[in-house]
This record gives sequence, structure tokens and C-alpha cells, in this order.
Amino acid sequence: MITVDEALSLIAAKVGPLGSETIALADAAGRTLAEPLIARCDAPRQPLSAMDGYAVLERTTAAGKRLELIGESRAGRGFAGTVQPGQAVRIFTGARLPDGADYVVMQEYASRDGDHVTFTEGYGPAPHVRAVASDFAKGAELVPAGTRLGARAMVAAAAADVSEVCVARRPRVATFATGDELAPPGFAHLRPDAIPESVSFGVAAMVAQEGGTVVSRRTGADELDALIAAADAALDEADLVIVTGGASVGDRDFAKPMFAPHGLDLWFDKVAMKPGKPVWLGQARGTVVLGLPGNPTSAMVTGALFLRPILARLLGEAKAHPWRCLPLAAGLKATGTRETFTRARWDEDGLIPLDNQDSGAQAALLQADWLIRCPPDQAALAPGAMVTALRF
Ligand SMILES: Nc1nc2c(c(=O)[nH]1)N[C@H]1C(S)=C(S)[C@@H](COP(=O)(O)OP(=O)(O)OC[C@H]3O[C@@H](n4cnc5c(N)ncnc54)[C@H](O)[C@@H]3O)O[C@H]1N2
Ligand code: MOO
Repeated sequence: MITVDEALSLIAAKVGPLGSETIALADAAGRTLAEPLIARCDAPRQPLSAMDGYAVLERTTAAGKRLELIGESRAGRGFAGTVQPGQAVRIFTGARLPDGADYVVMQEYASRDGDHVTFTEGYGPAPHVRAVASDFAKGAELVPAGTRLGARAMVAAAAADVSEVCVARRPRVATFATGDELAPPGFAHLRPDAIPESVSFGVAAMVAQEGGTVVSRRTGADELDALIAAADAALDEADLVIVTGGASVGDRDFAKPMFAPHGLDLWFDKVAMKPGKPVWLGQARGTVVLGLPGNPTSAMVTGALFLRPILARLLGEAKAHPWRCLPLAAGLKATGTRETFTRARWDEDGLIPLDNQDSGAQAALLQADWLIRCPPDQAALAPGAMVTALRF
């Protein structure tokens, strides 16, 4: 059995980017850049005023001195002339600084009298001028490849003055829940022994959150022939198939056997962790196949630890898990022989392990905002101890 870190290294070694497509910038929010975004012009392209006020030549201007107003410069419509000593141009935020001017006096320090303006004491010393290329220069790499275009990155991307961007193709994901007992939510109560199929709903949400597209969702009873046929269809339509349940050692655990006739090449099978030990990963016909344990909490923990990096790799994102070092606000039990991921919630004083650590739990997932990572055979920890944790 391999360790969690070994499994993550295997994912990094085996899973790579899918390819790219060019799309309109307006459609690019949430997508991942496949190529760096290069600025097509300086920002600003011209010296601009950062305030509403008056553009002047600093060394010839002083409080109490009456200046002649010779025009107006507005954002998008600059003043065409040149400011001489003894003159001023009315200017607005974002407007081009007129030739000859090097300074803007805020209007709060000005009193206007027809075509003249006089400044009061106290303006400056800031010139309130944004110099050419003071934000970024033409040719600069504004947004690196591999960046997910969130709200802030979208501003930078648009500021590069491009209308289209080259982004990573969205991974097409097929989910496949196995188990005789599973019924679609809303129908489980109609059949004795049935339970609502809940895991694929969490998996699909995680896929969407991480930039993938769920192209199909299947639920299959534990009948191997039918599962083999359905696996064939899932492999055809997806870059990644996520099969849940049937991963363990039961007589009807068919998650791996259903892919075997399709040439399943297992990259790892079982990870020394709790919960989630039966998690496995491989490839069949060029499609990545991830097997998550059926227990809902185990599926979400292994999804957070392995599905997220798999999707990031398919998208060409170079990100590692953002482990944090945080204090415990309550005691933590000793761990067993496997690396352990304890579900916890955040309190203002630190992390509080949840009482319900059953890997089949579903309600407790709601409170489990953090995973505490502990090595095997770790003694119990007291409140105040620092632990490694990951946002869940
Ligand atoms: N003798 C052993 N038994 C088990 C072992 C073991 O090592 N030896 N491992 C245990 C561990 S750890 C886990 S985790 C589970 C996972 O097993 P499977 O992946 O084969 O999952 P299933 O048996 O199919 O289901 C487990 C549990 O989860 C429920 N389930 C399954 N799929 C869903 C779904 N889509 N939505 C909601 N709930 C689901 C299922 O009804 C079971 O209750 O095996 C242990 N056993
Ligand atoms: O690892 Mo299983 O996920 O402990 O229940």
C-alpha cells in the first residue's frame, strides 16, 4: 500500500494537460489559461490624472497664485494644447495629463473664479499622476499560463487588451455509482433496502468547482456484465471516469473488474490512509479512471485529496494542496497505523475535531470544513497543539 504523498506524486507524474481551445474573453471566467497572457499595450498608455482637479506645472504653481484656465481634459477626451507657466487645465480622474503639465491639484484645494483658479495651502505633495506603464508595460506577462481566471485575474486579462484567450479544454467527466442498494434521491423510500445515491452529487459538485464538466452520470447495480458494457460507454465519452463504491474486497465489489476487459492499467490500488483506504487510480483506453470508496465521507475525503489534483493536472494548473499549520481548540485522539484525516470545524480559537468520525457519515460533512492530517501512530494531542490541516 502506498502513502498519500506517493499517490499525489503518481498523479503528478501520470496525469497531464488535455489540450487547449481559444474562446472569447467574455466567456473565460472560471477557465484556466493554457498560454500566458501578454499585455498588448502599456497601462496607462498616457500619463493620467488620479484625481478630479487642475493640471498645472508644479514648479510655477503656489498657493494663492491666480492661474489662467485654458481648457478641460476628460477621460477619453484629452486637452489638445500645452500648459504654460501661469496656466491650468481643468482635469478629471482618468483623463490624460496635458502636455506641459506634471502635477494635479485636487479640486478640494481650488477656488474657481470664471476662467481663473487659485489654490489654497495644503495641497500635495503627491502629484496625483499615473505615469506611463506604471501599472504594467507592453509585452509583460500579465497572467501566467495555468492561472484559473477568477474575478481578479479577469480584470488583469481584460486590461491586457485581448478579446480572446487560449484556455485549457475543460475535462469531460463521467460519474459512475455502483451498488444494488442505490436509488435516485427522491425514490429510495419506495423500496426496502434502498438508500439515496448521494456520493455522485458531491463528486459532481467537486468536478464543477474544479473546472470540469460532468458529461454523464450513471448508476449501476452490481451485475458485472452490465457494468462492463456501461464502463465501455463511459470511457468513450470522458477524459476522466469516477467510479464510486465497489472498491473494497466484497464478493460484489466490481469497480475494478468492470474496467478490466477495457485494459485497465492500475497506477495505484489502496492508499494507507483513514478514511479512504480502498481508493484507486488507473487508466483504460487513454481515459483516467478514479475509484472512490462508497462510504460518503471516505469519497469526499479522497475526492478532496486526489480528485482535485487530478482535475488541476488535466487543466495544466500547477497547484499543490494548500496545507496550513493551525492550532487545535480541542483534543485530538491518537491515530492508528494509517495516516489519518480527521474532519474538523473551525472555532475562533482553532480546530475542533467533529464527534462523528464515521466514514459513512453524511450529515457531519456539513460541519467538516477542515481535514486535520496526522501521521500514523501519533499520540493524542491536547488543545493548543499545532496540526497540519487542509480546507475541506
Ligand atoms: N472486510 C473488509 N471490509 C471492508 C474493508 C476492508 O478492508 N475489509 N474496507 C472498508 C472501507 S475502509 C471502506 S471505505 C468501504 C468501502 O467499500 P466500497 O468502495 O466497496 O463501497 P461499497 O461497499 O460499495 O459501499 C460502502 C458503503 O457506502 C454506501 N454507498 C456506496 N455508494 C454510495 C453512493 N453512491 N451514495 C451513497 N452511499 C453509497 C454503501 O451503501 C455502503 O454502506 O468498505 C469497507 N469494508
Ligand atoms: O477508509 Mo473506509 O473509507 O475507512 O471507511
